[in-house]
Amino acid sequence: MTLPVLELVDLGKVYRGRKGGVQAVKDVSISVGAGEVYGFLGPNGAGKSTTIRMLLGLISPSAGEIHLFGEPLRNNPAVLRRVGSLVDGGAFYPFLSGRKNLEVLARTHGAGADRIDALLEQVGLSDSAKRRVKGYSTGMRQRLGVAAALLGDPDLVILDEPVNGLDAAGIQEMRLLIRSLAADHGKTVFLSSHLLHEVQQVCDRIAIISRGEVIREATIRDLLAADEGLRLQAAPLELARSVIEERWAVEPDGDTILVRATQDEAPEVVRRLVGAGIDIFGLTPERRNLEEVFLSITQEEAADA
Ligand SMILES: Nc1ncnc2c1ncn2[C@@H]1O[C@H](COP(=O)(O)OP(=O)(O)OP(=O)(O)O)[C@@H](O)[C@H]1O
Repeated sequence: MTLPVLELVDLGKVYRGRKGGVQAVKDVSISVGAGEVYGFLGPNGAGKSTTIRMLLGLISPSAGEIHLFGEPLRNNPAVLRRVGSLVDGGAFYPFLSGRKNLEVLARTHGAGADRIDALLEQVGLSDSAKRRVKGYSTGMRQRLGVAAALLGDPDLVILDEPVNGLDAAGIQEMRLLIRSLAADHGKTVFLSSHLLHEVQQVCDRIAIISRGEVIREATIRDLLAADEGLRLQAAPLELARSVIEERWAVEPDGDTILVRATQDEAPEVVRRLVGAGIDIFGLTPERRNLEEVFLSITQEEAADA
């Protein structure tokens, strides 16, 4: 088995202040494999930025371990050479062109000067490379930020809220760019977001973080599949319900029932109902999107608290 590119083990952070401590991150353990696009998903204040700052070595953890490419980050900043990041949308000189900004960064970092044209092409900014960043849209700035993150040809790209503040077209461009980083350039991508819809479309796997703790980790596929169901309209409904309940969980909802069965099981649902003399008026697959799943998870959490 290949080593994970990124591994967090029982990671924790307490911010100490005059009035005591704030536990911003607690017992976070996740591992990200090579070539994955991994989403770190949670509402505002959940601890996403704190985690990202720790794994970029900007602040130190209060507990736990960070391993990058199988090596501990602690006392080993050299391992960060293989990491590129976009945090806070990237900071650029507004009166310099996109190209000049990348040249300045390449000089500061001592890497990437020879790759600037290719990077501008990769992020779709070749035509605007000579324009001042001042006139760039938010989406263009974010994409320039991604180009900057790629200057050192990193194996792991960390993007903090990469689609924040973008319009629909900008989101679409960023989504394609992120997917292509993994698919065409072999990068591993770790991104944070509070925009569930975006994460659903761009990530292979996600961790949902709430109040500093990971409350669920799953592939997008599994997460959605777990919440699949079949919406049934039948008569008599009560009889249908008791027949279904012999085999599957049900959620009655007005004059329909949500059967917690997969689409593959639909024929069997039908057979059982027809066998019991029940009339079926409709049976449609229903899939909650990640947003609803996420809301139900965070609401369950809040209710438990
Ligand atoms: N420097 C700091 N000092 C004290 N508390 C902090 C500091 N930075 C963050 N926090 C607190 O830690 C918790 C997690 O914040 P963090 O910024 O990591 O969350 P987030 O998920 O990135 O949210 P957002 O999307 O709003 O930035 C919050 O309660 C926040 O108020």
